[in-house]
Amino acid sequence: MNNAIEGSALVVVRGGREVLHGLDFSVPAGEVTGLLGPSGCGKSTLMRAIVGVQAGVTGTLTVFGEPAGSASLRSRIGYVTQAPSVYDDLSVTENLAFFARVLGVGRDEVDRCVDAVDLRSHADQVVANLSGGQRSRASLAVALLGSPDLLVLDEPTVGLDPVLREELWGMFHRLAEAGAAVLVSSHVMDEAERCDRLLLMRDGVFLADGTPAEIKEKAGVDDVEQAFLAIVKGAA
Ligand SMILES: Nc1ncnc2c1ncn2[C@@H]1O[C@H](COP(=O)(O)OP(=O)(O)OP(=O)(O)O)[C@@H](O)[C@H]1O
Repeated sequence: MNNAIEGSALVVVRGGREVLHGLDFSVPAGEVTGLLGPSGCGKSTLMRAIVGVQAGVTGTLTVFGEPAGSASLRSRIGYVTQAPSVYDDLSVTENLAFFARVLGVGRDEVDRCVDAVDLRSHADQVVANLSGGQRSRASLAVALLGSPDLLVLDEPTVGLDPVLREELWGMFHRLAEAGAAVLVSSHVMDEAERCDRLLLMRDGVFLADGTPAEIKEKAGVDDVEQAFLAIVKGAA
């Protein structure tokens, strides 16, 4: 399998405390990988390490064979944090045009990304006047500029209605089918079934790694939330 991300013995210390405890894992290209686990387990910290903005990282972490954070990776990674990362006083189109210039991608990308997140009817509205979900989608559109090879999306569907969530998951799969590696975090286990592969995390370690079907079968249950609970109990 063609891995986009490989980590081994990955440790992260934040504020003097070890929050990721020696992770060994990989994230393949061409699939949607779900990073699932309860609030505070370390999902955002791992994503920050992958995109190269986290201090206190030891062990090995490579993205497309380069050390995470390498300058050569910048244009290949789209990253969406939990906080919207667009300017409130610019319209959706103006935000995208600005980031397109920063990234050096063509103006035609602006229209493509506005359409990809279904914000065409709000394209000329300033971001301050958008709903929370629309603002999240504007941030997502920025991450899609230039069709990155790796998308790292930190809880991208929080606060979105079911129809939009469905549409966004459809888009994640289309991007993966086109060859991108898509890493999506969530603390909501009902998103698990939408992923090709799962990394289940708790307290800075991985409890399980595999397809939703494999994880359920191994735990002997028929939903991922039950599997998570069974694995936690088994490990206790
Ligand atoms: N700036 C910081 N300094 C010290 N510790 C931090 C810092 N940010 C987060 N932590 C700690 O690191 C651990 C992992 O946090 P992280 O944000 O990665 O979790 P998460 O799984 O993404 O949670 P959520 O789903 O709530 O976003 C938590 O115990 C948190 O308290």
